[in-house]
Amino acid sequence: MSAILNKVTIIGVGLIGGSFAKGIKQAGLVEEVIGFGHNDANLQLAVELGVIDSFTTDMAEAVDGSDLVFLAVPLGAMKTVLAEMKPYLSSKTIITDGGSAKSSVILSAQEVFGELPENFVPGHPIAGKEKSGVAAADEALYVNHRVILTPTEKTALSALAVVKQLWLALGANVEVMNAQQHDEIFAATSHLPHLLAFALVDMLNEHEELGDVFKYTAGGFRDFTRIASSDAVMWRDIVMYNSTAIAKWLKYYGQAITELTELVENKDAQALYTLFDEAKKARDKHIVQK
Ligand SMILES: NC(=O)C1=CN([C@@H]2O[C@H](COP(=O)(O)OP(=O)(O)OC[C@H]3O[C@@H](n4cnc5c(N)ncnc54)[C@H](O)[C@@H]3O)[C@@H](O)[C@H]2O)C=CC1
Ligand SMILES: O=C(O)C(=O)Cc1ccc(O)cc1
Repeated sequence: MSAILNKVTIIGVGLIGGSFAKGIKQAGLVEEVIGFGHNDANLQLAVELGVIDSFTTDMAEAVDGSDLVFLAVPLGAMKTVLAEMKPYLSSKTIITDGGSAKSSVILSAQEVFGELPENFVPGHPIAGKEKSGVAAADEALYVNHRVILTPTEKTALSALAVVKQLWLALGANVEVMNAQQHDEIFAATSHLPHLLAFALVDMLNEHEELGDVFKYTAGGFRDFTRIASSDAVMWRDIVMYNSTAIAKWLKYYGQAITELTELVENKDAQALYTLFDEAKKARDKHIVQK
């Protein structure tokens, strides 16, 4: 594929930014990928792993002449980096991101720039893993995964088209929706299960009477709790920036647990069977085995 962009800047060269960078570099979509961060050793490793071509800790150098800036920092750092780059950004530079919640990033952009930039294309790849950091970056991370773009009413169609083209070239399936709908859906399908996994591991860990309980876990526990090994900063920030929707779905889940507890205490075999069977049928129908 021939290059469609000259310079792409990655702000936050970890799993998500690193995988995006490596993918677009290997696909030949860009002449030069520069990484920005605060940790020289991490950025040097990114160069050695072929994730980026070069790095800088100077924001002016990072965004100067850049065609596209990809923000891949924890949600709590999005506003800071937007404010840091603002003085050096050209109005032509496309700004996009990979944050797990979208309304908060849009609000940050609005606050930093005064009005939403035309070249701002908020996004979220629905692909990742419990490992963070550039060492886990993988150019194939996004293949056959969905990427949700949540353009604002100000987003230019031309900017949306460029961002879409990059994700498609990385093998992703791109879908467009509004940010509020995005945040509601992913509170239910992603944020809630991560919190449940953290809570389960934490609860068992604190019940000392169970002794060395993790020694006695089987595959089911492993499957259910893999995501409890995810990064604490990232997940703290997701909760901080999508708390309303997450709290709502946690409460629904709490009600479901209360109802289930009653069925268990009452040994209601018929109701338990129906609940398990309906869940199994729904999962078997909708979740394709990999
Ligand atoms: N890990 C996952 O599975 C997924 C994560 N996301 C989102 O992608 C974003 C990045 O997540 P990961 O790549 O997993 O995290 P990561 O921890 O692997 O990478 C984040 C990078 O940002 C850097 N960073 C933090 N604050 C910074 C600042 N103020 N300025 C410059 N660099 C800074 C860190 O040093 C690190 O290199 C988050 O917003 C997360 O919600 C989205 C989809 C999946
Ligand atoms: O590890 C997993 O299976 C995930 O679900 C990764 C993930 C984490 C956060 C996102 O916003 C999207 C994907």
